[in-house]
Amino acid sequence: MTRSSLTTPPAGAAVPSPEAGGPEPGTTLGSHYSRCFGCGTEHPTGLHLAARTPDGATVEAEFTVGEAHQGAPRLAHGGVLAAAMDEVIGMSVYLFRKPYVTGRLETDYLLPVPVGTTLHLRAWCNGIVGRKAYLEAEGRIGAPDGPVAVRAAALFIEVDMAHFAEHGDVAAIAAEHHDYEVNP
Ligand SMILES: CCCCCCCCCCCCCC(=O)SCCNC(=O)CCNC(=O)[C@H](O)C(C)(C)COP(=O)(O)OP(=O)(O)OC[C@H]1O[C@@H](n2cnc3c(N)ncnc32)[C@H](O)[C@@H]1OP(=O)(O)O
Repeated sequence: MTRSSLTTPPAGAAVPSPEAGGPEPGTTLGSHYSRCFGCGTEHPTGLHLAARTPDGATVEAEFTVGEAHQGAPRLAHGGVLAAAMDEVIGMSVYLFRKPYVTGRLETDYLLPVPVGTTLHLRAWCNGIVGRKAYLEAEGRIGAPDGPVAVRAAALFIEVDMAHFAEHGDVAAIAAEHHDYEVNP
């Protein structure tokens, strides 16, 4: 992954242990909001990521590129692929039961991704220092061990619930079903 210093964890950055109160290995992670472009089941043209954590520390999901996701004819739009990376990374930091938002997202596009391709996504955390979480993701074509089409590195910043209340509609999120609480 080509990345800047801004998304590279400093020496000694610790990765929280899966035993620190997150979901159990094997848990399916529900959508955080039904109209989310990344994971919302009610979004008509969204990515519809249905994620799970195999080990309590990483997140896996699949995304099948559809007609609504094109840039060049029959090829996925790069911004849509970045959105898939953002979402699966967002879900992986969600494992730590604190709200985070994307501060910076860096993306490498290695292969074109045709419409109809299923991308196998995986995201994980490389370390957390204070409010900063350093995360990474990859998207592989056709199978979990298929060729890597997209890689991303990200810096997510921990926020409090006031962030969503002040700038968005926290009640709309809170009103929906969650498989586990963000801030128990
Ligand atoms: C009810 C349920 C709710 C839960 C919902 C879950 C939603 C899941 C959604 C999943 C969907 C997918 C996810 C999405 O799509 S999230 C949506 C996309 N992201 C956003 O909308 C975020 C917009 N930005 C902000 O709100 C603020 O800028 C934030 C909150 C990020 C920071 O402003 P704040 O005033 O709070 O903090 P600070 O400015 O003192 O910065 C703190 C530290 O961070 C460093 N820094 C900051 N930015 C950058 C940067 N770009 N590069 C490098 N470094 C950066 C900064 O230098 C400082 O470092 P240091 O000086 O301490 O060393």
